[in-house]
Order: sequence, then structure tokens, then C-alpha cells
Amino acid sequence: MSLKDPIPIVFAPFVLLPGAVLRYKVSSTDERSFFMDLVKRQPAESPIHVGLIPSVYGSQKLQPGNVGTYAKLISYAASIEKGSLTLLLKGLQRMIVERASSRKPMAYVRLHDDPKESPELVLSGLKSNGLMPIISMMSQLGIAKRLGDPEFSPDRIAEEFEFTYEEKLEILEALSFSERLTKMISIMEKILQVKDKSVMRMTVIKPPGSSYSSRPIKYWGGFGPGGRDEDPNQDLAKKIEEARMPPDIHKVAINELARLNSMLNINSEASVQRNYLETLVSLPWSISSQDRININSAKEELEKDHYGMEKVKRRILEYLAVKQLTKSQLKGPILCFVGPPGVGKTSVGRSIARILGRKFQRICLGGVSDASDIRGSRKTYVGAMPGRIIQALKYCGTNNPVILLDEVDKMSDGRLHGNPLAALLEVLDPEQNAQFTDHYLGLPFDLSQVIFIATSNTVDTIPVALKDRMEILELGGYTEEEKYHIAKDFIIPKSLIDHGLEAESVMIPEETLRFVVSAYSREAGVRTLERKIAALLRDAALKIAAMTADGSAPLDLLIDIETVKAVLGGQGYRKSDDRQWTEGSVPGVVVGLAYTGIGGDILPIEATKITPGSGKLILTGKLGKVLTESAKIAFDWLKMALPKYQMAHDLRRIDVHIHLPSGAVSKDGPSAGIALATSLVSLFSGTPVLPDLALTGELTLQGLVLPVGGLKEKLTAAHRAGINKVIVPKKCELHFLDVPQHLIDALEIIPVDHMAEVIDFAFNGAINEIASLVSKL
Ligand SMILES: Nc1ncnc2c1ncn2[C@@H]1O[C@H](COP(=O)(O)OP(=O)(O)OP(=O)(O)O)[C@@H](O)[C@H]1O
Repeated sequence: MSLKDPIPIVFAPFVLLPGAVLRYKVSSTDERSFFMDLVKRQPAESPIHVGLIPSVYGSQKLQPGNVGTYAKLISYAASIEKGSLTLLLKGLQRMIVERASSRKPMAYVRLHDDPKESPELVLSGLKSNGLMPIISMMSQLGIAKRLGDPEFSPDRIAEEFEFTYEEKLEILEALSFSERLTKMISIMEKILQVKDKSVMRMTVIKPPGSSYSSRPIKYWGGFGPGGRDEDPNQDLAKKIEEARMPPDIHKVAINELARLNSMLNINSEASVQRNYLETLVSLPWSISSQDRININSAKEELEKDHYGMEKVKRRILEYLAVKQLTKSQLKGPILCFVGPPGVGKTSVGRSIARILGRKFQRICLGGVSDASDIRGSRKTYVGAMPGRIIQALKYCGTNNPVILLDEVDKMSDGRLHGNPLAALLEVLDPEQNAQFTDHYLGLPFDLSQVIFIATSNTVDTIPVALKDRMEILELGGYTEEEKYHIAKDFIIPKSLIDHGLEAESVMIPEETLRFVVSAYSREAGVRTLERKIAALLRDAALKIAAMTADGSAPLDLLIDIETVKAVLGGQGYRKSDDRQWTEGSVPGVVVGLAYTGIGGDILPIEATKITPGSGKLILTGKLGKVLTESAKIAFDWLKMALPKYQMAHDLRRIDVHIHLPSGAVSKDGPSAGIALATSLVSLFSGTPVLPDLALTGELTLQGLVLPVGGLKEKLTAAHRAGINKVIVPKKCELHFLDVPQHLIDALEIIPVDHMAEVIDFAFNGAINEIASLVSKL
């Protein structure tokens, strides 16, 4: 059948037989622009056909009678950066050039239809022609029986046995089936004469100086042992065997590999499938590290890594001891370290892994809002990936690492894309996690040997369902004294090594270090301190390097307070900043104590009266709901208390404004209750509170003082701010166990049960006298 219109002709340095699919990279600029032009001009929905005329050594002139392949462009990939164009072509039919078109390179062609010939007839013809020996050879190779296969064709055999360019050309140019078969058989005969059959020719033609490079891809999906020697999936088959998968998983992997083999290698589905199999084989299905627990050396290691944290260290040792005795049989509780940033939660987790000789992985859950982050997304989705748990296992290469789930409290509830919390609960549930099924894998992976440890900044924000499964261990913020020791014994030695400095070459006197701690580290943890020390040592390294640049012997370098100020600047926090709140000279001003996720801080409160008013309570300073309620409680308590303290005021004619400075910082929580009430008493009595006093405690309407959290952090913050008297709820007694002795020694701590005791102490017993004076006015 002659085609009406001329078709574009490509002189190809290879033979594409009908039925074969071939990818080749066009590297000449002319060819590239020719194809790009073609693609651009063709309407999107209509297929692009080209005529391929094999031409390696010959001229590139079109002659009537040239035999070529009518082919379809299946797809192409252009890389703009690399300037490359890769085409995927499928041979459809033989074609014969009728004449060249005036437009170049185009030609009028005739498509060649094979006359119908029955393979059986051809075979019997071959037999009678005395080709029996070849037929028997072919039958040994399993080819002869395919003669009866309707799919059989010499074109296939040519591809399958990787005929050379010339051999394929012979096959292409043989226009009748029997001619083709005869050619094929004689070529096969030559091939089979090669003694070692495994040295089957693999030559893919690479013509000298050609602008093409080509690589056969896969022919007629699934047919025969085609492309054995270049099988890109062979490595996968090997990896599957080496992956030590459980039998069930192994079976699935083999099936999935068969699916991959049946796909055209270039299509995107195949690459998805390949990635999937790569993930399967890279997982540590049965690779575990050997635990080595020795409680005595574990204790030493814990001491070596961290200062203080006595309770946590003890609990970790107990945990390890149980693990040692039960040989991992016991499904231990999941430990959850709770504390402000930089107090060593992550580094304690790392120590546990090191002590056990296990791998360590950290997964940050902050901001995770999608269940697929935990459990993966189905592999059929675009960009599908396994979840973070499976990725962590893949990364560390063992199935029993210590996995630290960081910031479990910061997972969002993810109503939009499935609840990540539910997925996490499944991961942590010892009843279920031996069969944890990641959606991407679609297969169960045993997580029961993994040690999970969680961290969170505060207890309250951990979802209840999660809290139920974990044992909470609190790591409080550090006092200045503790920070000093951590800096001296842990941070500085580590940082010296990091900066290539000898311990002896840098002198940091105690006075300097204490100054750095008190002036530049206001946080609960030690991360900023670590950074500041690093800055000082960088500066020292520079000075020492300059001193020794001319070969002179290094001198010892002293880092004194002046150096610190010069290097770290005047930005440090100074105690005097807080004096304005703590000196106790203004009625209505008191200091509360706050505890946030990042540690303790003082919470100044100022109250003032506005006249004329209408009995309103005005609150400013970005207060949260609970804190607002506390202020209302304090105000209402005051209304009841006024007569009792003989402070006669007509509240209907004034407004009261309470402000908590640092107005841009959100504040919340019930623990400012007694401080708020005290500021109102101070305001209405006109009496300032004692200097250097701070208060913390929740207030009820009846004036009872209820316990509050974060005592250690609050006392630390108070001490840092130069406060020396702190009123606290008596019911906090248990919390005192966590407060370091040096703080208890340094502060006067006044435990109270009732607001009356607060007033008695805060105003040094003066309130009644003054109040009565006021009332007499
Ligand atoms: N008690 C301690 N003794 C020695 N070093 C400590 C101690 N506490 C913290 N560090 C050091 O402080 C740095 C910060 O600790 P880490 O990263 O473990 O904090 P974190 O509590 O996990 O913080 P985040 O919640 O922000 O992740 C680490 O280098 C750690 O070694």
C-alpha cells in the first residue's frame, strides 16, 4: 500500500525490525532540531511516523527500492541542559521507498505487507530442502516449536539472538517470509557454530563516527530469553535472593519482579516498579545488630556523656537491666523524654543506642500532618514513598535500631489526610507492630525489635492516647550552676576538639565561664551556650593560627571577660534589666513566674486604676484564655477581699487595667493567679510588695493556692533574675525533689496554702495598717 503523503526519513545507524522497540539518543544538532521540529509541528493527538533507512556505511541518498522500517515515535525525552534528545521508536512494518520528495528529508513510500505464509508449510518446505540439521539445532534451542506459534517471526529471533547490523539488514531486506526464515536459519547456523553458546553475540551496532547511540530495549514483551546478557533487572533478581527476606515476602518480590519484566523498561510504570523493588531489597528484613549490654559499663558511659540527670540515668539503667535479663523478650515501655529544647533529650537517646551497640535514627514529627508521613503512600500514587519509619530502617540497615521520635507533641491532627496519630499508635503498639504495614510496601514489616523513644517539649501537649503508652521522664531546664558544669566538663572539651585546639593552649578561667553562662545563656537548655562557646573558640583558633603563622611556638591564650564582651558583643542578657520589676517600689507591680516549653522566666505584672471608669477589667499583653480567666478570678477575689482588708473602694467608678509586659509574647496558664491578686492588693492598698520577691501559684475564688508545674525552671529563672524570695504553693512539695540543692540554699522559699499567707508575707505584715489608713481617708 502506497502512502499518499511523503513521510520524514531518518538514516539510521541501526536496523529496527518490525515489532521491535528501540531507544536511541540523537546527539547531532541537525538531527535533534529535525525531530524537535517534527514534534512541534505535529498535532498533539496524532502519532508521529517516520521511515528509518539503515545506513551505517553507505550514502545517505534515497534510492527508489530502498528497504526500511516504517516506525512510530512512541515517546521522546529532551534534556535542555544536556542538549540531548532520546527517542523511543517502535518498528511497525517494512517499507519500500518509491521516490524522494522535493522536501528534504522526505520520501513517498510503500508499506510492505507480508504475503500470508503458514509457518508449518514453511517448516515442511525446509525439511524437504534438507535443512534438517538446522531444524534440530533450532529445536534444541526451543525455537523450532515456536514455528507453530502465531507470534513467531524471524524478526523476533533476530532481535532475540542479537543479530549484527548486517545480519539484521539481511533479514529486513528479505521481503518474503520463507526468504526471511531461510536467512535467519543460516545466520543461526553460524551463531551456533560458535562453540560456547554463552558467548552469544551481544553487539549492538555502534557505527564509526555516528551521531547515534542506540540500545535495544525489550522486544515483544515477555517473549523468550531476550536480551539476557543486558537484562537490567538481573541485578534485582540477585538482590532479591540476597535480601534475606521472610519466605512470604520473597514470594511477593519474585512476583513483582516478574511484573517488572513484563513491562516496557522505559515507561514510567516500570521505573515506579523498579524503585519499589529496590526499596524492598534494601530493607533490613532480617539484619539485626547484636545487643551488648553490660550494666556496669553502661553506667560509666551515661556518666561520660551527660552531667546530672540522675533520675533519667537511673531509669535508663533499669530499662537496660530489664532488657538484659529478659533478653529483649519483654515489651518494655516506650520512654518519652520531656523537657525544653537543648536539655539533652536527643543526646540521651543517642547514648542509649551506643550503649546497646544499636544503630540510631531520629525522626522529627514536628509538623507532620499526614498519615502517609508515617505509613507511606500507595505505590500507585505519583511520587509515592515509604513512610518515615520504613525510610529510617532502610537508612540504618538494621531491623532493631533505636528510633527517636522527636517532638511527638507537635504532630498536627491531620484531619485532612488521615490521622498521623493513629498511624503512630500502630507503630508503637507491641500487639500490632510486628505486622506493621506501610502502604507503599503493601507488606508487613516486623517493628517489634525496634526501640522507640519519644521526645516532647511539654507533657500537656502530648495527645492522651499517646501518653497512655509511654513512660514520661522529665528533663528539666538547667540552673546556672549546672550549665557551668556542663560547659566546663562537656561542651568545652568537645568544642576544643571540634576547633582543632589543644586543651592546654586556651585558658578559660572560672570567672569568665560563669560570666558567659549568666550573661549569654538565658535559655533552659544549653544549645545557645554551646554556640556562644563555639564562637569564643573560633576566635581563639583564629588568634592562635595568626600567632603561629610565622612558625613561632604557640602561646597560651587567655579568654577573659573583656574578650567575651568583645567577641559576643553587648547583646547578652544583663541582670540589671530585671531590676525595674523586682525592686519593689511601685504599687501594683509584682513579679510572677512563667514556665514555657523553652524554660522558665520571670513574668512581670503591672496593674493600674483608671478613673473615672465603670468597673471594667482591662487585660493586655497577649494573654491566653486560661490566663485571662485567672485575671478575672483574681479581680473577683479582690472584690470579696476588699472589705476584709478594710480597703474601701467603689469599684463601680473605676476601671482596672492589668498589663503583662513583653506584650508581643503570648502567655497562658493558671499559675499567675496569686501574682495577679497580689498586684491588685498592692494597687488598691498603695503598698509596694517586698523587693526581690516573686510568686507562683494558681488561685481559686476562695483564695486557695493550688500547685503549679515547672517549679525547677521557675526557681532557676527567679534566681537568675536576682530574686531571693519566692512564694510557692505548699502542695508543690513533691516537686521540690527535682529542685537542685544549691537553688534551695540560695532562695528563701515560702510555701503557702492560702492567699492570706501570701499577703502577709508579700507586704511584710504591713497591709492591714496601711489598708486601715486608706479606709480612714
Ligand atoms: N546534661 C548534659 N550533659 C552534657 N551535655 C549536655 C547535657 N544536656 C545537653 N547537653 C548537650 O547539649 C546539646 C543539645 O542537646 P540535645 O540536642 O540532646 O537537646 P534536645 O533536648 O534533644 O533538644 P531539642 O528538643 O531541641 O531536640 C547536645 O550537644 C548535648 O550533648
